[in-house]
Amino acid sequence: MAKFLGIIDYFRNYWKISIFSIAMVSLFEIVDLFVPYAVGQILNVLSGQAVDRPIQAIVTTTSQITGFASDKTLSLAVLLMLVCLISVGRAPIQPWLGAWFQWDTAFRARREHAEKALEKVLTLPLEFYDENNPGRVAARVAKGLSNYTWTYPEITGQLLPKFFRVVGIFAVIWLIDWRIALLLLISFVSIVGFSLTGLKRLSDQEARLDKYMEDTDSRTSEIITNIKTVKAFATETSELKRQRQRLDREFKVLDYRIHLGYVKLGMWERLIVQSCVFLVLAFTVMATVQGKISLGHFITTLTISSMAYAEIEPISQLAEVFARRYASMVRFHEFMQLPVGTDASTLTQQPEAVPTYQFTGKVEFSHLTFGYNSERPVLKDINLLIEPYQTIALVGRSGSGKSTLVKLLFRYFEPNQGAVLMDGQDIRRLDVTGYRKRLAIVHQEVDVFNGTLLDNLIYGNPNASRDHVREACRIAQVDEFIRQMPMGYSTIVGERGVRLSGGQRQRLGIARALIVDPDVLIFDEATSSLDYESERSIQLAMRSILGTRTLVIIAHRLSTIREADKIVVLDQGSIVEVGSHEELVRRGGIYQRLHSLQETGQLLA
Ligand SMILES: Nc1ncnc2c1ncn2[C@@H]1O[C@H](COP(=O)(O)OP(=O)(O)OP(=O)(O)O)[C@@H](O)[C@H]1O
Repeated sequence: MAKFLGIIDYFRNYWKISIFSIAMVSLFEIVDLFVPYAVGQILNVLSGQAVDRPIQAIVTTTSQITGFASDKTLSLAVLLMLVCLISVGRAPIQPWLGAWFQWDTAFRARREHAEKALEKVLTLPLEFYDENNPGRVAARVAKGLSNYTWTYPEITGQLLPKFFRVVGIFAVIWLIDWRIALLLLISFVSIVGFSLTGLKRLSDQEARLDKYMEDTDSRTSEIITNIKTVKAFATETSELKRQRQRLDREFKVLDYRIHLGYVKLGMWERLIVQSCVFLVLAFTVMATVQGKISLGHFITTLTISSMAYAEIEPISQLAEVFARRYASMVRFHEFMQLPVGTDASTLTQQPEAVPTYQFTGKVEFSHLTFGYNSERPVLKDINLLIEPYQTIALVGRSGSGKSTLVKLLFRYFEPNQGAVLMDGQDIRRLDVTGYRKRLAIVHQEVDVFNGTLLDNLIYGNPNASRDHVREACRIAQVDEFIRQMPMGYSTIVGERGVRLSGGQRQRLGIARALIVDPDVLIFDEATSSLDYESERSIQLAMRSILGTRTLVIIAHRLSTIREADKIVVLDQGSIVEVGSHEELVRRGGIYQRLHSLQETGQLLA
């Protein structure tokens, strides 16, 4: 029930218009029942039987107003006028009530929730993306949104009004003969109960199918993202085989459980409906023969009860479609309920409310302990002071915790113990958006967005002046390859920067970080894709920024960090050595061993 309410909550902002449109469409569906009723009355007039009292009252009033005699002709004229008014008069209004409001609401809700889903994507903590790949997340959001959009008009414009129409039919028959109405009611309750039980079972299978489909989509998306690796390792056949197994698994659930289930459900529903139609026919004939109901009522009862049974099929089809989509709507709802990260306020606050900080760049890690899983600390009691404008290098074996330290500096994660201080203030007390705007990082893999080179360069600072951009490009040696590009700064780089080489992407990343003019600049293996010559020339150029801001450099190639003021060696999450290059080489510890290995290619004991 909570899940169902969660789904309804999607349309919370539109409840007034929803109730209005459902009520109006239902009213029209009920008013429509007057036509078979009037036909029955016409038959009574033609066969010389009396018409019902309300109709007779209308005929008498018409006679008084117009002066025509209250006879057979006037009765027929009045009945025909009423039929015309209801069937022709409502024709131009119905599409507006039946279609416009339903789709308008569905599209408005889609716009609202597509935006909210994007907000969610932007504010979920990084851990979420460690466990869920882009294909899985995108598929869940897209499927959920489209299912809500298609389902709403079907439920509010068709399923509910049809349900109310059946209630109206029941009321009309009750007025004619309560026993027939009771028979109708019992048959309806049994059919609906039977269908709902079947649909519940099938909806569980749908949820299973959705999960399987997400797994398949997620792997397909991974294959596309990693297509170069797939081709390089010639694993196309094994990827295809694995996906084929997944598709087979999906097919079995889809065909043998779900589809077969719906067919069986439909078979039983039809059998029950036809038996009920027959019973109502038999009852009505008996009632007419016994003189309990008139010939007109006999026709009316048969016509509208068959109308009621005729509604069963579309109602069950709509319920079936709803059941098919229910699971993905629930999954979308669950996605929207996921807890957001600490930086969620970024989207809710007004740009002018974001404080503008200016730091000297004094960074302190104080008794910092952290683990992705709190039982297994990745960083243990880290104490490190980085003075303003200092350049410090973090080195250590792979997995020693260097990148994690930087993630904590960016406040992607909260420490389990201790704190990160910027200019003496705990960063948890600072506004996370304003704080992050004063940092910049260049990763080993530089993310590039589809667009021009310039768009990518000014991504973090769209208001940067031309001169500022040029200067950053000069330092990062981007200007060198921009000159060779056909359209210069306006060259389109392609999705994920596929039209750039690895080294060019890294240089772009360095320039992009410099354009932000940060107080603390972090290089996470930022020159690893560069050839020795490019790396060396960037190092020379970068000398111009040494001492202008705090620099944190994570490097495996120790040759790149000799000039750092301080080299910090991490091992298994702890700081084991701190000093300048010469000091650490002299000390003969881990750094000395790593250094010798790189210089001579030999591992010291
Ligand atoms: N998102 C994560 N979830 C769980 N564990 C993680 C996550 N990221 C890193 N780790 C683990 O934390 C430890 C430190 O990883 P980290 O990336 O900080 O090391 P590193 O020194 O930067 O390594 P490298 O030099 O190879 O980049 C490793 O054992 C790693 O497996």
